[in-house]
Amino acid sequence: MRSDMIKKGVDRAPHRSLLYATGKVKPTDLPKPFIGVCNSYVDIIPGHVHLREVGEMVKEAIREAGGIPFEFNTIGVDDGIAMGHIGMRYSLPSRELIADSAETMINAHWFDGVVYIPNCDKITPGMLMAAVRTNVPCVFVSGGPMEAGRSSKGQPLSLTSVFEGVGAYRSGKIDETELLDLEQNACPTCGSCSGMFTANSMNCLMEMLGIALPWNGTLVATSEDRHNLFREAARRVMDMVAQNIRPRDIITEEVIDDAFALDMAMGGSTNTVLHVLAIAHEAGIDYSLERINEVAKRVPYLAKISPASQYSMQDVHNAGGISAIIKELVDAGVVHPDRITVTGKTLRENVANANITNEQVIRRRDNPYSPVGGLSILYGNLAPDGAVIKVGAVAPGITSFEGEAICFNSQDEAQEGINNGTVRPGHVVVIRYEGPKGGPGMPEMLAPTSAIAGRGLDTEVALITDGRFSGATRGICVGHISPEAAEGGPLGLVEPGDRIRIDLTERRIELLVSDAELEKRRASWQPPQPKVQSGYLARYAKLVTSANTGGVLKV
Ligand SMILES: CC(C)(O)[C@@H](O)C(=O)O
Ligand SMILES: [Mg+2]
Repeated sequence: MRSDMIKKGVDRAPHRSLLYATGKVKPTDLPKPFIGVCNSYVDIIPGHVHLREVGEMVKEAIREAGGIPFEFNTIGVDDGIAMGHIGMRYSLPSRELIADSAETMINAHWFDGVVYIPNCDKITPGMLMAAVRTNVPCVFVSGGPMEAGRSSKGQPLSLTSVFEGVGAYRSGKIDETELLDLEQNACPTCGSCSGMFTANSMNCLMEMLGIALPWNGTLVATSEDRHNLFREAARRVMDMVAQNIRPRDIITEEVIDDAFALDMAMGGSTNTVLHVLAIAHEAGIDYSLERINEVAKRVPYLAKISPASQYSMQDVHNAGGISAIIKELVDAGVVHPDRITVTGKTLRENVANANITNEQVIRRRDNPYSPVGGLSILYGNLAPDGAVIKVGAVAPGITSFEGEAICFNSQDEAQEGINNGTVRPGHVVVIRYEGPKGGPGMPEMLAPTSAIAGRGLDTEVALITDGRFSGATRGICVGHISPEAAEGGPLGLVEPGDRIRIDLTERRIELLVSDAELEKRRASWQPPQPKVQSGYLARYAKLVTSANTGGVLKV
C-alpha cells in the first residue's frame, strides 16, 4: 500500500502518533486503505456551496466500505462573479494552483486512493491534471448542475440570459424591471450554471473519459439521486484501489479522442479545448490541436444545449443523459468503447441500456444538427498555430463572415466600444494582448460577447481574440488565437480598417493584407510591457505556454 510509507514500521511511530492525534485513526485502522477526499467546498460559488455536506457523505461511505478518509479542500474561482474585471485574470491560473495543491496533498501524505469532488470551470480540469499527474487510483464525482431558471413569464433562463440581458438593457430592448426579473430568477438553486457552459461541459466529458460514473454531468445538484452518486463513487474508489486501476490506465490517447468526440456531439465550451489538452499533457500524451479537427470531421452534432438553444442540463438529463449521446457515438462507430472505466465495466457496458427519450433535445445520428461537430479549430495567417470557435453556437446559416477590423488592446476598451455604439454591423472586433501571457491569464470574455448578442448583433458582428470565452458565449466568436499578440502573433499587426475573413466550412481565419505589408508592420512592432509586475499573475505570465498547447506551465 502507498500509505505504508506513513504508517508501517518502527520509523513511522511518530507519524502514527500524529495520525492518532487527528482522532480519525485507531491502531486497528492501520491495515485499511487511506483515501484522500479532494473536495472543493467554497461558499462564494453556487456550484460549490453544498459541498461541505457532500464531503461528509463521501467520507461516511468510504468508512462503510472499509477505507479511512481524509478530506482536504482546494480553492475555486467563480468565473461568473470574477467576470469583467481583474478577477477574471486569476481564473485560468487558478487551474494550476488547484492541480499543484492536490498533487501536494496526495504525494505528501501517500494516499492509496482519492475521491475528487469538483464542479465549476477550473476546478474539474485542475483536479484531473492532478489525477493523471499523481496517477493514484481515483473516482471523480462532481457537485452537479443548477436547476434551470424561469422568468416570471415562464421563459427558461440561465446565467447567459442575465449577461445578455445587460446588453439588451443598455440598447433599450428591455427595461429595468425586465432585467431585474432575469437577475432574480436565472439562478434558482445551488449547482453549476444550468447550460452547457464550461463546468457542465467538463463534468459531462468525465463520463466519456470513464473517470466519473454515468449521470455525473447532468443529475442536478439538488436531486436526492445525486446523493447516491456520491456514495457510489466512494464505494467504487475502494475497488479501484484494490485492483490498482490508475487514472492513466483509464485516460489514454484514444480516450482523449473520445472526450473530444463527445464535445463535438454536445457542443461543449471552447474552454474544454484548453483543459483537455492540458490533461493530455499531464498524462504524458502528445496530443495536437489539429487532431481535434479530425475528430470534428467524423462526429455529428447531436445536442444543442444553452447557449446554442434554450435547453438546460436538466433537459439533457430527462432526454436520456450523456449516456444516450455516448450510445449514439458508440453505435456510429466513432469512439473506442471497449475500455475500462471507474464503474469496473467498459464504456460500452456502461451505456448499453441508455436511450434517447426526447429527440428534440438529443437527436439521433441519422438526423443530426450537423454532420460535423460543434467545435472547430481554425487556421490561417491570423492564427498560424490555431484558434477555436464553437460553431454550434453560431446562428444557423452563417458559414462565413468577412468584415472590417476594429481594434482594441484590452477587453475593457472593447466593452466600452460595444456599449457606446462605436462597434457597428460589419465589424470584426479584435481584442488582443489578452492571451495567457498578455492578459495575463487569458480572461474569459462573456461580457463583450453577451453585449453583442444582447444587442441582437450576433450575426452582423464577429469578435476575435487571443483571450478566451465562456461556455455561455454565442455568436461568431473566435478565441485562443495563437500565437498570442503579446508573443508577437499576427493579431498584434492588425490595423483598423483591415479586412478579416472567417470561413467556417474551410476552417480558416485570414487577414486580407499582403505578406509584404505584414512584414513591414512586424518590423516596427514592439512587445508590450507586462501589465502585472508582482504576485502570482506576474509569476504565471513568465511560466505559461500558448493556448494551442493548453496553456500549461513550463517546468
Ligand atoms: C460563468 C460561466 C458561464 O460559467 C463561464 O465561466 C463559463 O465558462 O461557462
Ligand atoms: Mg468559465
